[in-house]
Amino acid sequence: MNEAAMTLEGWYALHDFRTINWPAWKAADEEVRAFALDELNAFLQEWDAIEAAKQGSTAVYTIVGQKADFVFMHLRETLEDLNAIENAFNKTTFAQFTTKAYSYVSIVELSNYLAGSSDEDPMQNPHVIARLKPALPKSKHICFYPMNKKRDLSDNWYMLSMDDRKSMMKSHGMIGRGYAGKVKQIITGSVGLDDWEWGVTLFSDEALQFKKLVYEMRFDEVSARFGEFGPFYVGNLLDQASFTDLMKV
Ligand code: VOV
Repeated sequence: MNEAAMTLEGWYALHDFRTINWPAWKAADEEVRAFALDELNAFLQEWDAIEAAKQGSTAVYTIVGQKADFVFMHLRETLEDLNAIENAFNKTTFAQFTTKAYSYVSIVELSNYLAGSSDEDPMQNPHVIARLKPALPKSKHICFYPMNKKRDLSDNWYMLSMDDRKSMMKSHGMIGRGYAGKVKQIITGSVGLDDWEWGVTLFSDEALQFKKLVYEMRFDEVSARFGEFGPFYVGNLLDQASFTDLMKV
């Protein structure tokens, strides 16, 4: 019997990781660099305006370590919107000084594991809509990683009964609740969209809380038995001023 959890979907998500070509940037004429930064700032302003109009949301962070130098995380209504943003950005002079490091395509997802029984249409509930189409937090730090739930013969998440999955997700949710006010999670589903099953994006003003939360969850059955994890990306908030500062040669 098909016991797929019911999912609700909101905005599509694109995590666009880039590396800065520092030798090319430093070798460029000052006017070219100034023009490129103006273009970047124009995009940042445009994305702010889209967020203010509640038509999407964008978060911009540096990435610490060598996997990338920064990430644009965009949430938009359609895949076409996301495609248009990346193509418009790729055509800028600023983008000529970056290389693509990694990307992830997914969609904001909520499941019904912990939902109570009610006849209400969740898509009419403003709290649900606010979670499906969120303004991304502008916390000091971001942590992103993709993950799967195991499909091994002995440990296959997709062959468990709904009741078993519900009880494990309850325990997962309880651990998460212990981080209320410290870590905000945005879970994006990516089955059929990208190489892993979910993108996990965490936001916090204290980077250490990422370690505390992820470590604690490792002892919880749903992560301990079924979690498979991709690469972790962690970084610091960027705005127009700090991005301009970062690009100073
Ligand atoms: C800030 C902490 C936090 C909190 C409060 C929280 C709560 C919840 C709830 C209540 C629910 C279920 C209902 C829904 O909302 O969909 C989920 C769902 C999910 N989670 Fe979660 N999660 C957190 C945090 C959190 C983390 C850190 C991870 C990564 C796991 C780890 O080991 O590294 C994670 C993963 C997920 C996933 C992949 C799903 C979807 C699973 C599926 O099979 O569908 N999550 N999560």
